[in-house]
Amino acid sequence: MKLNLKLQPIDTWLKKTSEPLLIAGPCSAETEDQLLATAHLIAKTGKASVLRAGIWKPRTRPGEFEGIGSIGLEWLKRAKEETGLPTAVEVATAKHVEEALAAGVDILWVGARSTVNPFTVQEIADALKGVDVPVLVKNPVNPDLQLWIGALERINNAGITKLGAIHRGFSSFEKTAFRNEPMWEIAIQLKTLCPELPIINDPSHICGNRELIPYISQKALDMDMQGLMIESHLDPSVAWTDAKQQLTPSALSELMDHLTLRKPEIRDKEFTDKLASLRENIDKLDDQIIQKIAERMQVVQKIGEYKRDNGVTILQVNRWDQIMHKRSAFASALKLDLNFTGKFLELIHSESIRKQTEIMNDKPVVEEK
Ligand SMILES: O=C(O)C(=O)C[C@]1(C(=O)O)C=C[C@@H](O)C=C1
Repeated sequence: MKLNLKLQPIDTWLKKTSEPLLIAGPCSAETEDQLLATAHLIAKTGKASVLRAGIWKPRTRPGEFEGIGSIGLEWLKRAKEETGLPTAVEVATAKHVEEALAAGVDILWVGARSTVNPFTVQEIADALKGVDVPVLVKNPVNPDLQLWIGALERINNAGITKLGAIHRGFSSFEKTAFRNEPMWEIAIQLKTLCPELPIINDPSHICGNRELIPYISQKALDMDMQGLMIESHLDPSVAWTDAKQQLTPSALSELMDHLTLRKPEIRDKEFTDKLASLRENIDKLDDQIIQKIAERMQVVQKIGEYKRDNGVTILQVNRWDQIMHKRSAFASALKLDLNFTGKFLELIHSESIRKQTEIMNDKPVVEEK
């Protein structure tokens, strides 16, 4: 399945002043002075192509700072006049769209908390009908590719062809090093379904702290993302929102200097020949892996039938524990990553269980994720 979106290439609607594309600015517009000073410092780096600022902020709990509101749009207008940087804001209602457009905002984005709600996305899409403005759609808070696609389709169906996605990571119950798990595979799936759709990475929201931003920014570029959206504040220590994840404009500039830009492909014959020969090896090895997995599943089938005929349970926890330990030690000796090996073995075990459940029930099982 391919995703059919009517799109205009990003370089026709977003002028890049520097590589890679950078959208930068404070998490929230707080005061006119804060916004203007930050905008000037960002413009001075010469590395940002767009100035972002949150005007309306969706907060988890009431009583937190919910954004400065419409007055901030005036400040943003002034920042644009003074720095020449086009501007971008998040919109979550039809009223936000109308006000942002009336104030001459150049790019709108739909936030993660809006993307989860088709009613909200449709309201935004309806407000955009007949308007020619670029729109970026953040991934939904939860790891649901269909919701992300649905939001992109709704905006696209409203006639918006200057369209892009923003990968800001996904909320997870497990506490990890990241504020929002990157789950790159979801962004990769979107890219696979629609290679023409630009995806901009948002390291600030993925990381939730300054320290990890360089790592995620570099990884995003290596995942062939089309740009970065990074929060920057003239003095993050006093920021009203997301203080821990904002960078000063000079730290942002330094970060950009240290990123390595790589190309998705090169046309050099020697390089392509060598790559093709290495890929031939991969093709052969992948076939062998699949062949071996199929053989293993045939044995699993036999064991399943044997256990069924003798009234023995599918799960054999001691045997499984033994397999995990032995295989992990073997894999580790071969320098394979333990985390990867564990996930791979668990995947195989759950397939064995699925297969044997089918055998015990004598019919296909209900598909579980
Ligand atoms: O050894 C068994 O009893 C099996 O059914 C095989 C197998 C496996 O895939 O290795 C599958 C399920 C059990 O929990 C343990 C091991």
